[in-house]
Amino acid sequence: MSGDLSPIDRAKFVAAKRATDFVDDGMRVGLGTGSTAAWLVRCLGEMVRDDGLRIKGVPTSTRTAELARDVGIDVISLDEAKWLDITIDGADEFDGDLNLIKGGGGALLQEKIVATASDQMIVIADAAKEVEHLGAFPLPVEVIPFGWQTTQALIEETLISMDVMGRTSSLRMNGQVPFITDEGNHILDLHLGRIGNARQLALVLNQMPGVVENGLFIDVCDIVIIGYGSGKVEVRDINEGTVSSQQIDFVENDNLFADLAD
Ligand SMILES: O=C[C@H](O)[C@H](O)[C@H](O)COP(=O)(O)O
Repeated sequence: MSGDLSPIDRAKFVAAKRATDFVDDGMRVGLGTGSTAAWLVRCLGEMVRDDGLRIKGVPTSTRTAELARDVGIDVISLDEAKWLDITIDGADEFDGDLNLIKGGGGALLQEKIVATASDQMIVIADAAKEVEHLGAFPLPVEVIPFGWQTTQALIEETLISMDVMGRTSSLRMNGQVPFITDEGNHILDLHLGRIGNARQLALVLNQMPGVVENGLFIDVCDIVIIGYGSGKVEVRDINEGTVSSQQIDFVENDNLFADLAD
């Protein structure tokens, strides 16, 4: 069964599987969104069912909430949890300082709120997500639908004076209609190429009227767990650098792969 998975899915799976080592009984856990975070939710679901793990999960999107309930995780809202022990989520890019671009799936707003309300944030990612400079992945910016074209023009004008290569942006679409986030907003994807000063750009974007949040996560992530198609998985800590490297056995986890195929 595991042999049916692509190398990229194997990499995502091993990162997610390793991240479950950081989840203890009784924890309130922020559950990220996206294909890598979905692996985590499935792995945690298996631990809830088979090992009696008791956790409360706070999902970062309606998609994740549905999946978490499906696999048997006790789902609560952030307001019920108030504060979280840990959040585990995917990312579109991460750099050497563990700063991130997120929001490829449009869930950046809830993801940032949840991650920021956590003692610890762990990113799980395949090795292709690592970059020297953030920005090759288009930077998602969540904007209010009212006057979005004016907001877009303001953003593009501001980018001219910033340390970025590209200055164009596009409205994210869902087929023929604009993509709508869980909060009822639109997403503008900024095609920047390379962001020089990500910290400054994140602040400037959030000061603009019409902008709700941007996909730059600066000083939010504590640990990145990097998965490889070979089954190798590496844990990188913001303070200590690479702290462990190990191999995850695909055969042992065949039941999870079988779930995926169902
Ligand atoms: O809005 C989506 C999230 O930020 C995802 O965590 C991010 O796009 C990574 O997704 P994936 O794990 O599918 O590459």
